[in-house]
Amino acid sequence: MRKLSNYGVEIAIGIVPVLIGFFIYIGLNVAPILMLGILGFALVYIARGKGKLTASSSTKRSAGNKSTPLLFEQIGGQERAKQELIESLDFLVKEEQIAKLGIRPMKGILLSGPPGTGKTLLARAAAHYTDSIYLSASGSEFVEMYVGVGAGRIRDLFSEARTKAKKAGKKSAVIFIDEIEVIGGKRDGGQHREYDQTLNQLLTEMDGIHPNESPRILLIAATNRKEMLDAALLRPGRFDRHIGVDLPDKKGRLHILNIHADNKPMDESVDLEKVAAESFGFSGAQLEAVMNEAAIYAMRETSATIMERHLSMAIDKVMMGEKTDRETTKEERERVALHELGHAIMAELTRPGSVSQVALSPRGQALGYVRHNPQQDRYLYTTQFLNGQIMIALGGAAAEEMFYGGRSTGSRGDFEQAMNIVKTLVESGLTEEGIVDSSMMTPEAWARINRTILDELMVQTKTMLEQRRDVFTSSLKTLLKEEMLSGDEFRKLLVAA
Ligand SMILES: Nc1ncnc2c1ncn2[C@@H]1O[C@H](COP(=O)(O)OP(=O)(O)OP(=O)(O)O)[C@@H](O)[C@H]1O
Ligand SMILES: [Zn+2]
Repeated sequence: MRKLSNYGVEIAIGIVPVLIGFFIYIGLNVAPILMLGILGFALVYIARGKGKLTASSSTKRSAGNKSTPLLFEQIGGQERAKQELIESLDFLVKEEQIAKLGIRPMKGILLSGPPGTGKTLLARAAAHYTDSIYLSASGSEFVEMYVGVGAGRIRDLFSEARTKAKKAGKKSAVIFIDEIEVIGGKRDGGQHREYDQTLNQLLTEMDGIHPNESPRILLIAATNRKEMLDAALLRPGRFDRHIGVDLPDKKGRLHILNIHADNKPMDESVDLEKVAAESFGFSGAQLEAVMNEAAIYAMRETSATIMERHLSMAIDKVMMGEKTDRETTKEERERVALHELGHAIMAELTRPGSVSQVALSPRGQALGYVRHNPQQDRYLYTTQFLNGQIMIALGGAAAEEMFYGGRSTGSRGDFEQAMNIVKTLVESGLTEEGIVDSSMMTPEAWARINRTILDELMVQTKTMLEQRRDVFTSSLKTLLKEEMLSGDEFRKLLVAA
């Protein structure tokens, strides 16, 4: 372990496995007695029915390093989100002015954005910035089999915040609720009664927050499914500040990489800017994982410093999963090779120069993959670009149809990806239907629109691939033998055919 930490690898000792081991041991030795005990306990539990439970049910609070103070400077990128959050918090501090102007005080801040983008970090920094105590919980902790328990836990959470802040002599408390959509999802006519009670309790607590009470409560919630939230939560006077927390752009990624490189022996030759360019689309959590994996690769090679190749292996691993040595048959390998070549050819045809590698080695869930050169960060997508992306995704299945007359389960992820792009097209009003309210669309309507668009692009994809049959034949041989084609090698074969 000391060796690991020299490389800056973070080590956590799992209390859970230790406990499990302990219980298995006990269970085997005193199983009969234990069974009786559990039975008795269960009877008492059932007899008490709903109502407040004891210590075991109290909401778990994050502990350990999660509760150490965190500064906004320690969060990479997210400049706009940080600024908006600080503005809101400053607002909180200027009590007098707010009272004078008769401004309705703010109660809740909603952070929304993809997983791992630093929403929790922002909430912790907010607590530190306002010199508040910090309590955190996750929406899923409030979901219980017994009616009323979730609501009780919400009540406990708020009263715990008040008592803890008083005890610590703080003027305010930040309550952070992650995955708020679990309790705050849209209410759909009595189906989820238990969730309803929990949500109602949360709304009641929010309505009970007063600007001049002491300690002051500030509620921060996070979600990556904002569209799922019940309107009651988003109403003025509830979560009325919405801050979007997006995936970091290149500058943000570099900042995050630098933060996580701080405690690691980086080789002088390493250019983190290049890593930032190659990790397009990565979240902060994934970038943190890249740095950690790179350190592990360095240790495996007993290298004193983390080198560029360790980082590039780490990017591959985080992007596509660990290399596996799954047994594959010759037929399977050939099929996968043709499938990947289908993707690669379409990629080169729609975005020349974009393929950086075609590989035939099992990795994570995939048996092969095409690696693309880093793209520029983009914020605007044209219809043409998105159609191209769909055709690249369809290229795998199209190739299988060409050579085998049918598809395989290997294209599942591809279709999912293609349908996600269709969704973007529809929501941006880029389809023939023009501007439609996609939130009102029935599953049947989605299926129809997916079929129309994908069928049409599939035909185009197949036509384009048919014209390059020769490329398949010439590349297949090398790919099966070498298991790898570099982007340049592949382009040579493409031009030659
Ligand atoms: N902007 C960032 N700067 C530095 N590190 C980051 C950043 N974003 C994420 N991380 C790293 O990823 C980890 C997870 O981030 P965090 O828990 O804040 O994400 P989240 O948005 O709350 O995710 P989720 O929605 O999954 O709860 C952090 O502990 C940190 O190591
Ligand atoms: Zn595929």
